[in-house]
Amino acid sequence: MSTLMGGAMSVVLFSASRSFPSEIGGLREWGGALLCLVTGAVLLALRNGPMPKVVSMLGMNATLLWGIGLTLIGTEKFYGVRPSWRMVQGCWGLGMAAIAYWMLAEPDFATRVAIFSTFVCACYSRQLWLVVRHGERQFPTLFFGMLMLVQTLVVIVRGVRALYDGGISVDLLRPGPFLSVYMATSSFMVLMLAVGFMTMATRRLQTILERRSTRDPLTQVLNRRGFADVYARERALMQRERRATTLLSIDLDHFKSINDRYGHATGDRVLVHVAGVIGKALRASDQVARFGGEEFVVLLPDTGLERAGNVAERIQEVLRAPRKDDLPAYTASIGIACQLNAEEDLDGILQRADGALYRAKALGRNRVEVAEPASLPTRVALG
Ligand SMILES: Nc1nc2c(ncn2[C@@H]2O[C@H](COP(=O)(O)OP(=O)(O)OP(=O)(O)O)[C@@H](O)[C@H]2O)c(=O)[nH]1
Repeated sequence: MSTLMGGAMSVVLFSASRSFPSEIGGLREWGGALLCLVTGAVLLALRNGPMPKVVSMLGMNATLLWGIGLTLIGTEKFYGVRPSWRMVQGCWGLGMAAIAYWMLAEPDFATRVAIFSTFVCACYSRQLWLVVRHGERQFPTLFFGMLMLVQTLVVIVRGVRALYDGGISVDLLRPGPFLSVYMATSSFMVLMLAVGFMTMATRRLQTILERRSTRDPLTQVLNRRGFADVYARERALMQRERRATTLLSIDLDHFKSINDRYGHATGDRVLVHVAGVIGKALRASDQVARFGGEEFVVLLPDTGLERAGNVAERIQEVLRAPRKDDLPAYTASIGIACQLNAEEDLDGILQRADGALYRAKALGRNRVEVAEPASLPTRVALG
């Protein structure tokens, strides 16, 4: 039953591979892997059926090994690692040739199990390594990593037992306690693998969608919505810790003429450049956002006017300095507003920062202006 559900999940993965964003790689391979694992299980079930046993057993080994190889390729693609197709194809070919030899020419079940287990162990342990190296600290990754660990241990035990007792205790065609446990975990594992693949993919999808809804696609800094979330968290901290927060409103000067003279594509590159310059002038806890057009807003938590002024000057210095790239020269005007009271909201502080910015524009551009404090009771001192 769980094998069949694993098969159904392969259809889900195939359709997800068509509809999910292309940043989520490996879904097709995972879907193919499940299909192969299910086919392998069906061939095992049909070993006493109409097909010659040797055909069904060779077919079962071929599809299971290929399916397990595909899980590895899928996981590599999922983590953006170059897929090791050649290695998997080569090992699969060699493994199948060896299994066929020890099945047809010199029948030796224990050796066949050892070969099978080595291939599976290599594929799953590599995936475990990928999860440890690249996996995010989230439940789906932990779940998938545990699956890989359990699978690796199960095949190691099976391979070692096969070599120890000549394969008697692990023969899939001979009923026994180990066989029951092995068959149960294997078919359950197909379903668990399907669940693992799907939860990893949907968690990645959630991260991408969250990122898309809170980031500006051109510069990759926060957009207005992302900034509002960050500001709300900062405002809560302000309320608790009574600390100052400062906002910079940054607007490029005569940006329209850059677009008109050099083209929209160059204008876009200028915007990306500005976002980089601003980002480099900030600490890790500071946040930058693009509010559309050529306007950027910076949140400087736990910062008074003095440091904010230094940050603004540093940004302007870098923008003014002669550059080695091919971008046109440009400058920016900056308005600064310091918030000392959590009762002021985002609209309030933005309005004051924008007011200072317009004054900087009116006074000739390429300068920094500071907004008057909000007309609300002051609770903390400037730092
Ligand atoms: N390349 C590019 N241009 C944009 C983008 N968004 C808005 N713009 C352009 O930004 C320009 C903004 O022009 P204005 O609002 O007149 O501002 P300005 O020319 O910088 O003048 P001042 O702000 O008064 O110094 C317009 O030409 C918009 O088309 C964008 O994503 N990419």
